[in-house]
Amino acid sequence: MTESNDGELKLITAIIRPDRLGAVKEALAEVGAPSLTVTNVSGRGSQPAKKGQWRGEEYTVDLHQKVKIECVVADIPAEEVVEAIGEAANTGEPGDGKIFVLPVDDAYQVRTGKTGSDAV
Ligand SMILES: Nc1ncnc2c1ncn2[C@@H]1O[C@H](COP(=O)(O)OP(=O)(O)OP(=O)(O)O)[C@@H](O)[C@H]1O
Repeated sequence: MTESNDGELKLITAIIRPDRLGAVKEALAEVGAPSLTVTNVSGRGSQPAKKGQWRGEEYTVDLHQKVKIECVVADIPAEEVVEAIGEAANTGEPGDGKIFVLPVDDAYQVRTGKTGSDAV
Protein backbone atom coordinates (compact mmCIF):
# COMPACT_ATOMS: atom_id res chain seq x y z
CA MET A 1 0.00 0.00 0.00
CA THR A 2 1.35 3.47 -0.85
CA GLU A 3 1.53 5.64 2.21
CA SER A 4 -0.08 9.09 2.12
CA ASN A 5 2.45 11.94 2.06
CA ASP A 6 5.19 9.31 1.41
CA GLY A 7 5.04 8.37 5.09
CA GLU A 8 5.82 11.92 6.21
CA LEU A 9 3.87 14.16 8.51
CA LYS A 10 2.72 17.41 6.92
CA LEU A 11 1.67 20.70 8.47
CA ILE A 12 -0.93 22.62 6.53
CA THR A 13 -1.10 26.27 7.55
CA ALA A 14 -3.98 28.25 6.12
CA ILE A 15 -4.67 31.94 6.55
CA ILE A 16 -8.29 32.61 5.75
CA ARG A 17 -11.16 35.03 6.29
CA PRO A 18 -12.59 34.66 9.82
CA ASP A 19 -16.13 34.24 8.46
CA ARG A 20 -15.07 31.17 6.44
CA LEU A 21 -13.87 29.28 9.53
CA GLY A 22 -17.13 27.37 10.04
CA ALA A 23 -17.20 26.12 6.45
CA VAL A 24 -13.50 25.18 6.58
CA LYS A 25 -13.97 23.20 9.82
CA GLU A 26 -16.83 21.27 8.18
CA ALA A 27 -14.76 20.61 5.05
CA LEU A 28 -11.83 19.33 7.13
CA ALA A 29 -14.10 16.97 9.05
CA GLU A 30 -15.47 15.67 5.74
CA VAL A 31 -11.99 14.70 4.46
CA GLY A 32 -11.19 12.99 7.77
CA ALA A 33 -8.91 15.67 9.20
CA PRO A 34 -10.99 17.23 12.00
CA SER A 35 -8.08 18.10 14.37
CA LEU A 36 -6.82 21.65 14.10
CA THR A 37 -5.47 24.69 15.91
CA VAL A 38 -7.01 28.10 15.26
CA THR A 39 -5.39 31.46 15.99
CA ASN A 40 -6.62 34.98 15.34
CA VAL A 41 -3.96 36.79 13.34
CA SER A 42 -3.53 39.92 11.28
CA GLY A 43 -1.68 40.09 8.01
CA ARG A 44 -1.13 41.58 4.63
CA GLY A 45 -1.26 40.16 1.12
CA SER A 46 -2.44 41.90 -2.01
CA GLN A 47 -5.77 42.82 -0.39
CA PRO A 48 -5.87 46.64 -0.57
CA ALA A 49 -5.49 48.69 2.61
CA LYS A 50 -8.67 50.19 4.07
CA LYS A 51 -8.81 53.93 4.57
CA GLY A 52 -10.98 55.50 7.22
CA GLN A 53 -11.50 58.67 9.24
CA TRP A 54 -11.74 59.11 12.98
CA ARG A 55 -12.26 62.51 14.64
CA GLY A 56 -11.22 64.22 11.43
CA GLU A 57 -8.00 62.24 11.14
CA GLU A 58 -7.42 59.89 8.21
CA TYR A 59 -6.05 56.46 9.01
CA THR A 60 -5.07 53.41 6.99
CA VAL A 61 -5.55 49.80 8.01
CA ASP A 62 -3.08 47.70 6.03
CA LEU A 63 -3.19 44.67 8.33
CA HIS A 64 -6.40 42.68 7.94
CA GLN A 65 -7.94 40.41 10.55
CA LYS A 66 -7.52 36.77 9.51
CA VAL A 67 -7.72 33.33 11.06
CA LYS A 68 -4.78 30.94 10.93
CA ILE A 69 -5.57 27.24 10.83
CA GLU A 70 -2.89 24.66 11.55
CA CYS A 71 -3.52 21.06 10.76
CA VAL A 72 -0.99 18.18 10.89
CA VAL A 73 -1.81 15.08 8.89
CA ALA A 74 -0.25 11.67 8.37
CA ASP A 75 -2.75 9.38 6.66
CA ILE A 76 -4.74 12.02 4.79
CA PRO A 77 -2.89 13.40 1.74
CA ALA A 78 -1.90 17.04 2.24
CA GLU A 79 -3.28 17.87 -1.23
CA GLU A 80 -6.75 16.72 -0.14
CA VAL A 81 -6.59 18.99 2.88
CA VAL A 82 -5.40 21.93 0.80
CA GLU A 83 -8.20 21.38 -1.70
CA ALA A 84 -10.83 21.10 1.04
CA ILE A 85 -9.68 24.31 2.73
CA GLY A 86 -9.26 26.12 -0.59
CA GLU A 87 -12.78 25.31 -1.74
CA ALA A 88 -14.41 26.15 1.58
CA ALA A 89 -12.50 29.43 2.04
CA ASN A 90 -12.92 30.77 -1.49
CA THR A 91 -15.15 33.79 -2.09
CA GLY A 92 -13.36 34.92 -5.26
CA GLU A 93 -12.49 38.31 -3.75
CA PRO A 94 -8.99 39.63 -2.92
CA GLY A 95 -8.05 38.63 0.62
CA ASP A 96 -9.32 35.04 0.52
CA GLY A 97 -5.97 33.95 1.92
CA LYS A 98 -3.18 31.49 1.38
CA ILE A 99 -2.29 27.92 2.25
CA PHE A 100 1.20 26.58 2.93
CA VAL A 101 2.38 22.97 3.29
CA LEU A 102 5.42 22.19 5.44
CA PRO A 103 7.21 19.01 6.48
CA VAL A 104 6.99 18.01 10.16
CA ASP A 105 9.87 16.11 11.79
CA ASP A 106 7.89 14.32 14.45
CA ALA A 107 4.84 14.41 16.70
CA TYR A 108 4.24 13.28 20.28
CA GLN A 109 0.88 12.50 21.86
CA VAL A 110 1.05 13.67 25.46
CA ARG A 111 -1.49 11.19 26.88
CA THR A 112 -0.09 7.99 25.35
CA GLY A 113 3.52 8.79 24.49
CA LYS A 114 2.89 7.66 20.90
CA THR A 115 5.07 9.31 18.26
CA GLY A 116 5.10 9.92 14.52
CA SER A 117 1.98 9.17 12.53
CA ASP A 118 0.50 7.26 15.51
CA ALA A 119 0.45 10.52 17.45
CA VAL A 120 -1.51 12.52 14.88
N1 LIG B 1 3.62 35.40 1.25
C1 LIG B 1 2.94 35.39 2.40
N2 LIG B 1 3.56 35.07 3.54
C2 LIG B 1 2.89 35.04 4.71
N3 LIG B 1 1.59 35.31 4.83
C3 LIG B 1 0.92 35.65 3.73
C4 LIG B 1 1.55 35.70 2.45
N4 LIG B 1 0.62 36.05 1.53
C5 LIG B 1 -0.53 36.20 2.21
N5 LIG B 1 -0.35 35.98 3.52
C6 LIG B 1 -1.35 36.03 4.57
O1 LIG B 1 -2.61 35.71 3.98
C7 LIG B 1 -3.54 36.77 4.21
C8 LIG B 1 -4.44 36.89 3.03
O2 LIG B 1 -3.66 37.19 1.91
P1 LIG B 1 -4.34 37.62 0.55
O3 LIG B 1 -5.53 36.79 0.31
O4 LIG B 1 -4.50 39.09 0.47
O5 LIG B 1 -3.19 37.11 -0.41
P2 LIG B 1 -2.91 37.27 -1.91
O6 LIG B 1 -2.15 36.07 -2.30
O7 LIG B 1 -2.22 38.56 -2.07
O8 LIG B 1 -4.24 37.13 -2.70
P3 LIG B 1 -5.55 37.93 -2.98
O9 LIG B 1 -5.51 38.25 -4.43
O10 LIG B 1 -6.63 36.98 -2.60
O11 LIG B 1 -5.57 39.16 -2.11
C9 LIG B 1 -2.67 37.98 4.46
O12 LIG B 1 -3.37 38.95 5.21
C10 LIG B 1 -1.50 37.39 5.22
O13 LIG B 1 -1.86 37.19 6.57
